[in-house]
Parts: sequence; structure tokens; C-alpha cells
Amino acid sequence: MIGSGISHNADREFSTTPAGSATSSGIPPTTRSPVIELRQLRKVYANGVVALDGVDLSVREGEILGVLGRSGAGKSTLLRCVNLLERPTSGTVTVDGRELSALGRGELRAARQRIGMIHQHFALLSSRTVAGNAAFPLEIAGVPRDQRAARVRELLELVGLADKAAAVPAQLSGGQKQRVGIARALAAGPSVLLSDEATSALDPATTQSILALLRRLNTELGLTILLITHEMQVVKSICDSVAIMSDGRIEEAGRITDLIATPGAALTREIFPLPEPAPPGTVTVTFAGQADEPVMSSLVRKFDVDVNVLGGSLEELRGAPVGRLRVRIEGKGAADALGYLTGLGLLVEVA
Ligand SMILES: Nc1ncnc2c1ncn2[C@@H]1O[C@H](COP(=O)(O)OP(=O)(O)OP(=O)(O)O)[C@@H](O)[C@H]1O
Repeated sequence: MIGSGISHNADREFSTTPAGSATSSGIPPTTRSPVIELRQLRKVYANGVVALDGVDLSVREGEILGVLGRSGAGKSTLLRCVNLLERPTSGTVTVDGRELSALGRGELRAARQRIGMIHQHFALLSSRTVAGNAAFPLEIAGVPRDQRAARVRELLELVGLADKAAAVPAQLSGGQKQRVGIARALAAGPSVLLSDEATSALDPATTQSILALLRRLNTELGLTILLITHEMQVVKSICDSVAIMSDGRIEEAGRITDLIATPGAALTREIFPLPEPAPPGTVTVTFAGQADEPVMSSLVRKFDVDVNVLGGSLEELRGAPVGRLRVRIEGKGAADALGYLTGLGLLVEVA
């Protein structure tokens, strides 16, 4: 028997309050309208590789959605289809209510201004200053010089680089380069930001500071963000929703809090790996939220049971603790204890 009962501290961070919340507008993301809609998207490259095989995906206004998948799953192809850098073989791409896949060249160029993009290796112009890089999309759009200068000052302020306007990219750290990339992506005031592995080339601390900046832009500007990543940490830190891709298909998609509350979700197994299948007689409990009740220790007190912890882990999802615990509950009150856990709204899976 591994520990009979659990101390207050051991489970104090688990509770029944759902993690995640409405963002600054107060409108829950699930009730907002989609800003990006992909329908039956298929991409077959000239060499016959089927990179996208019937993808349906919606990203709602003000949402941060992370597409997660192993190398070759089709993430980059998916992202590049959203702004039509890559033309889908079939299917539709709608952004901000306009079906981009139906637009001609000129209209597409204009529609793309509503879509910013940041890249893993920053893609800055090395001969231009920080200000010159941020100003580039404004020059292309024909914005007059004085307006450009004011906008660039505003953008560099926004990303925390006001003092680096005259520096060139070679004088910047990776995190600073990505901030320039973000300033440039936001120059034309897009409603959507696409992020192509934007933190993959950065160290963990810099990654966190860039993710915090993206979250701030999301809440302050209401920016909708579609990001692709192979790092679960990125999804855990800032995403509201996730789509898991494999072999050109989306295997699972939804709000993280909803998926975690869904029995058998692949996301839960990825975030909280436990031996599968669960041994017979064990109970796997998934908790989401903050500490306001020591659930397992109150179980021991209320129902005269022993709770043996077999495994589990606790993670922060967008700053809120979420955990998965595998236990064996023994004693004559075991059935009542299970009913109690279910009644608290926790996901309780009995093997
Ligand atoms: N231009 C191309 N021509 C032919 N095949 C391609 C092309 N680009 C990608 N592919 C293939 O399409 C599939 C999906 O690639 P994609 O780059 O979209 O996946 P990914 O999930 O982004 O992978 P990674 O994380 O390694 O970038 C892979 O089999 C890849 O080899």
C-alpha cells in the first residue's frame, strides 16, 4: 500500500473549479464567431504526398488555438494554407468572413494584410534596422512616411523594443529578434496572427517571455492566434484550444478544459502520462482548477476509506493547476466515495 490517505498539501491544489476563463471581453470564447474556418482542406504536393487529408478547423475570435503534432503531421502545410502561401488542392479557407481560396491575386494581397505571421527563424531583413523591419509591411501598403514612423514607434513600444529602433538584427538576441518579427506581423493591424513554431529556436526563459507577450497581445488587442508547435509546453502555457494532428488529419480538437473533462481524450494522456491501460480496480481522477478543497483528504475523512496513490501529475494550464491522479480506493465507503467525486464534477474513470 502506497500511503494511506493523502495529506492536505498533497491535493490542496486540486479543485472542481474549471481552469481557463473568458478573456478580457467577458464573452466566453465558445460563443464567439469563427475568424478562421477551414473546411475539408486537402493538400497533395506534386510528389504525391498527401499533407492535408480533409481538415476541418475553426478558430474563434480572440482565441489562441495550438496545432500540435509530430514532424511531418502537416502542421506547416496547414498554417501556410491559411494565408494561401500554399494553395490547397481542394477545400475552403475563410478568414474574417472572406473565402480566401476564392479570391484573385489582387484581392488576396489585400486580404492577407488582415493576417500577420511570425516564423521560427524570424525571417528579418538583415540590412534593415529594427524600425525598418517593422515598417516594411507599411511601406508595401503605401502608408505615408510620417504615419509609418508614428506606427513603428507604437509597435516597438508594444513589443518592448522602443530603445532598439536603430539596431540591426545581428545586434539582437533571439528573443529580441522574435519581438521585431511580432512588431512587423502586427504593423498592418491584422485580426489574426499565425505563428509557425515561433519559440522553437529560443531557450526556455525566452520562450516564456515571448509566450507572455503573445498572450498579452491576445487579451489587449483581441488578436486571434493560430500557432503550430511540437512543444506541449507552448500549448500548456497559452492556448485556449488545441488541435492534435497526425498524418494530415486532425485527431482531436476542442477547448483544453473541455477535452480534459472528456473521457479518453488523447490530450489528457499527452499532458498527464500514466501507464495505459489503467490496472483493474484503479480510479483515475482528472481535476481542473484552483485549490479550494483538498478533495482526496476529505474523501478519507468523510467515507472511511483508504486512498492509495499509484501515480499522477499536476500541471499548470494557462496558469491554473490541473492534475490527473490514479488511485485505489479501499474500504466499505468506496462506492459512496466514487459517487462523491463524480458529484463534484471531476472526471472519474474506473478501470
Ligand atoms: N513542398 C513540399 N513538397 C512535397 N512534400 C512536402 C512539401 N512540404 C511538405 N511536404 C511533406 O508533407 C508532409 C507534411 O509536412 P509539413 O511540413 O506540413 O509537416 P509538419 O507537421 O509541419 O512537420 P515539421 O514539424 O517537421 O515541420 C510531410 O510528409 C512533408 O515531407
